[in-house]
Amino acid sequence: MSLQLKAANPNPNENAKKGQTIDLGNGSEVVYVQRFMAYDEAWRLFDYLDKQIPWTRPTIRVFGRSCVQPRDTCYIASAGLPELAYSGYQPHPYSWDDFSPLTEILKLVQKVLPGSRFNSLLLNRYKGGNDYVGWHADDEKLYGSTPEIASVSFGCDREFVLKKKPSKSSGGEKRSDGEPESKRLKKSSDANQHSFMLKHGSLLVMRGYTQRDWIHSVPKRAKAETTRINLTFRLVL
Ligand SMILES: O=C(O)CCC(=O)C(=O)O
Ligand SMILES: [Fe+2]
Repeated sequence: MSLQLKAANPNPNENAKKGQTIDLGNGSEVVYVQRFMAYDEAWRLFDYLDKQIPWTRPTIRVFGRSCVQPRDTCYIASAGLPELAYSGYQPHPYSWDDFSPLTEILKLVQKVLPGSRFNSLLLNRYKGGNDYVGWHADDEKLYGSTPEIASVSFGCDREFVLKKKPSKSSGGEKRSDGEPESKRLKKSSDANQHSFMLKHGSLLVMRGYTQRDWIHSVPKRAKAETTRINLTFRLVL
């Protein structure tokens, strides 16, 4: 965890409910609300999602190779939106109307983020620690240049890692003359990587230029034995 994060609010209880904002710099920002949803309510929703969502595990293409996506997925979108495609896969868009609890969750997200709008939802189910999502940015054109993505997590706690993309201009990090290399590396890794343990019932929001300048992943974790379900709300323009 970064120093900024610890310093954001001296009262951890207040942080858990109201959320903490992490300024990633250059117009990128992340907000984490650990207790976004009541614990029991979140378990009720987990059971619903686990049983009622038409999960699939599609074949996708990564670096020209076909492979089975290492997690289950489902896509919900409002009618009439341009179709989403990623890794050579075009998910069938299900309707919000058939899954009313999803609309309830969306309403709660919009209550916490007044002024934000979302019209599509990508669901992921990780059936244990071998399931994961590799490094990527959600920078598809249909989301525009500064997408806001609201991510709600249920079930098993999993680590979510954000890593700065290497800067295009000067072949990497800025020089810091006169400092020992060990210190320099430490400093750059603190600022260029942030990790969050995404808790059951939590909300994580990525906004600004986060998708342009950063990549994120949920790595494999041998110790994560149980299922995690994650919902990412997005706005297709
Ligand atoms: O499961 C998560 O927390 C992240 C999922 C994700 O990055 C995505 O669906 O694009
Ligand atoms: Fe993502």
